[in-house]
This record gives sequence, C-alpha cells and structure tokens, in this order.
Amino acid sequence: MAKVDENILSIKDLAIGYDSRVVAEHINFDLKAGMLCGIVGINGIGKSTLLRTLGGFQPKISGDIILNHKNLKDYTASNLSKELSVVLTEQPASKNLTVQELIALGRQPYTNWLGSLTELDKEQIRSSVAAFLLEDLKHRKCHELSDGQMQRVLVARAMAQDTSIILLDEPTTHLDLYHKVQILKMLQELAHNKHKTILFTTHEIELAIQLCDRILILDGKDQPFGDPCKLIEKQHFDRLFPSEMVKFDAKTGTYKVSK
Ligand SMILES: Nc1ncnc2c1ncn2[C@@H]1O[C@H](COP(=O)(O)OP(=O)(O)OP(=O)(O)O)[C@@H](O)[C@H]1O
Repeated sequence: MAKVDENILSIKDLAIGYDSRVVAEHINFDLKAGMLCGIVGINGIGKSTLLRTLGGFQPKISGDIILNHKNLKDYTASNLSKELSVVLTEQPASKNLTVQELIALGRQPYTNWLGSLTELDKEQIRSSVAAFLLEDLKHRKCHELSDGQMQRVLVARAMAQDTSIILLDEPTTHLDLYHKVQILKMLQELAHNKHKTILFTTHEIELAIQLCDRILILDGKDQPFGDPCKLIEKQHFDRLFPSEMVKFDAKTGTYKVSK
C-alpha cells in the first residue's frame, strides 16, 4: 500500500483535446491515497475528455500524467489495469451477465489465461458484493437492474479490480437524490477506508462540495483545484455560471436561481 502522504496521481500542465484541437489546458493537480475528487464544469468544457485521457483511452496533447511515480505512457495495458480502473456510464455489452459475473470480470487483470479464480479473487468479489449491498441481486442479469443498482454493480466491479486509482464518468447520472447520495457516500467510504484515489466527473456540484476531499473546476482558464471550502472562499463556484441565471450562496454551498 502507498504511504499516506505520497501522491498517487500527479497532473502537470496537462492539455487535452482531439488531434491538435485543445479542449482544456493548464490542468495541474495532485491526489494522495484515500482522496475522493470531483471534476466539475459546464457542459462541453472537457470533463469526459479529461477522464478518458487520464484512463489512457485517448492521447493527451501535452503535459504529464504520473501514476504512482511512473508516467502513464510508460505503462503496458496489462500493468495499467492493475493500477487504474475506469467506470464509464454506458456499458451495454456486458448487460447479459449476472451481477456476480460482471463483478468477477474486475479480477481479469489477475487471472491466468483460463480465467480461473483463486481464493483471493473470490474473496475480493465477495467483499465488493457486500460493500455495495448487492447480496440479494448477485444472481440477477444486469439488464434486469435499475440504473441505481447497475451503477452500484459497476463501482463494485472497479472495487474488485483493486486498483489504487478509480476513475468514473458521471456515476450519478439518471439517479434520484437518494441514490446519488448513496453512490457518492459509497465512493467516499471506498476512498477513505480502502485508501483508493477516486476521481469522478459530475454535475452535482452541491453534493461534491459536501462529500469530496478535493474538487477540480474546469473553467476554461485556470482550472482551479483544491479543498471545496477553500474554493468557496476564493469564490470559484460564483464564476462557474452566468450570475444573471444562478448565484452561488457561499453560506449554504448551494446555487439559487437569480430573481
Ligand atoms: N470524439 C470527439 N471528437 C472531437 N471532439 C469531441 C469528441 N468528444 C467530445 N468532443 C468535444 O470536446 C469538447 C469537450 O467534450 P466533453 O464531452 O469532454 O465535455 P464534458 O465537460 O464532459 O461535457 P458534458 O458535461 O456535456 O458531458 C466538446 O466541445 C465536445 O464537442
């Protein structure tokens, strides 16, 4: 396990985008083990592009992505899958599997070519099923689940993969308030209790302020990053949306419709 004060993820002057078209640049932040970090920003600002770039699904334009002291570009696919897991919103190909089978796929980086599971693999699957309250659902097909249940299964699979970093693209989309809070609290527990470094994109700024240890704001300029309270003090949330539409209330950490 990494030492508590070590940076697990270090992003240095990163520019992201498509071919030579820069979507966002000057992205800088460090995350340690056990930190939950939300990535927020308006539609189309580059949140998913950043997540895909960090996950190695698309090339960066410039800058450095350092995972556990090693540059992302120096990882083989197989080694990367032991350091980093990615939960994307739409994964229709796997929906015909049962909940338990899908979670077991998280162990793929560790199994031999026959895919046989060791006792350690089985234990990791059992504890992921338990942590995400999936005991009663484990023999159901994934296509029979609600969005909230499916989201829990996808995060449980990432937990079974047992990587130091977990990236999630909008894990609360389509969920009601209760289930948004439920999944975010489960992610917080996973970060704090199992010392995972977890980054997720979200439009739930108010929940992210309450639950995250760090927030990265993609604002198209300086991309502020830090403790949510410090970001509030520095008025970064006030500038996120045009104030004639919504105003940020620093006392409550919420947005109010401008009258
Ligand atoms: N495959 C692609 N090729 C070229 N441009 C793309 C591609 N995918 C996204 N973009 C563009 O990159 C920019 C950032 O998109 P991205 O999906 O990262 O934003 P986002 O912040 O996640 O948005 P949202 O909140 O709406 O999900 C947008 O201008 C988008 O049109």
